[in-house]
Amino acid sequence: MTRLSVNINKIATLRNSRGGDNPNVIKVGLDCERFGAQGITVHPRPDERHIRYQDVYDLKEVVTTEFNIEGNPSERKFIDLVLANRPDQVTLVPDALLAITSNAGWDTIKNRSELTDLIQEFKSASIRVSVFVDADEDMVEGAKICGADRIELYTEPYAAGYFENRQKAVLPFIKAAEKAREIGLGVNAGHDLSLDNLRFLKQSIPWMDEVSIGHALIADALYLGLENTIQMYLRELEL
Ligand SMILES: CC(=O)[C@@H](O)[C@H](O)COP(=O)(O)O
Ligand SMILES: NCC(=O)COP(=O)(O)O
Repeated sequence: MTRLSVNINKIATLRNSRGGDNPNVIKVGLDCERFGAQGITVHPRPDERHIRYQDVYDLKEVVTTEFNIEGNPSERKFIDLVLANRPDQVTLVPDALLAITSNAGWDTIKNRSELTDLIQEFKSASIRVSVFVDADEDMVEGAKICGADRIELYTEPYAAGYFENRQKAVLPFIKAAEKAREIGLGVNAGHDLSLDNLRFLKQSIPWMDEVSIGHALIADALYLGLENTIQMYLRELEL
């Protein structure tokens, strides 16, 4: 079974644009769960332009499905936030400060020493650790050497190549996911997944543990409604 974790960053972006509390991030998170989401993902950034640190504390109190906190552990305040909240999973993402969104996976070979220490620290607190990587078998092996439990495949290149040649676009992802399975790593995937490209990814890598989806799902919900949209994404994950 591949779980659907809904990334609610975009709800926070909308709320922050007016400075009030509409839409309410906590209510939307709970509604996502009520509508069938099997997890909630948040990706706080140091400038708190989307999810705020306080949102993470508030969500931790109420989320009953899998809680996944993503982010760059380069700042101690992110590490402390995760340790204070003890989510089910932390996903380490090497996002640059000024980047609009995440745009690459880790070089798990160059950053081996730093990642190994961090992963150890999170695992000592019983938090599962997933490492965001490009679809590159060497990076997958590197994640294993660092002690990760899972990888999250950065699927933007798959999504970008999907309409031109989906077989070609998915091939490196199948190879990376096969490598992960062979060496005992769980497989998550995320970034730019949508109702267009999700089913084919699932058919190509049926052993995926989890997909985290935000941007397209929230955009679809504007037209289709949140409950209906979540149900539609869940159906794409059924083989
Ligand atoms: C790791 C990843 O690909 C997502 O977390 C992405 O960064 C979504 O975050 P935003 O919606 O804030 O861009
Ligand atoms: N880890 C990926 C994620 O949480 C959502 O990415 P996107 O669907 O907003 O591109």
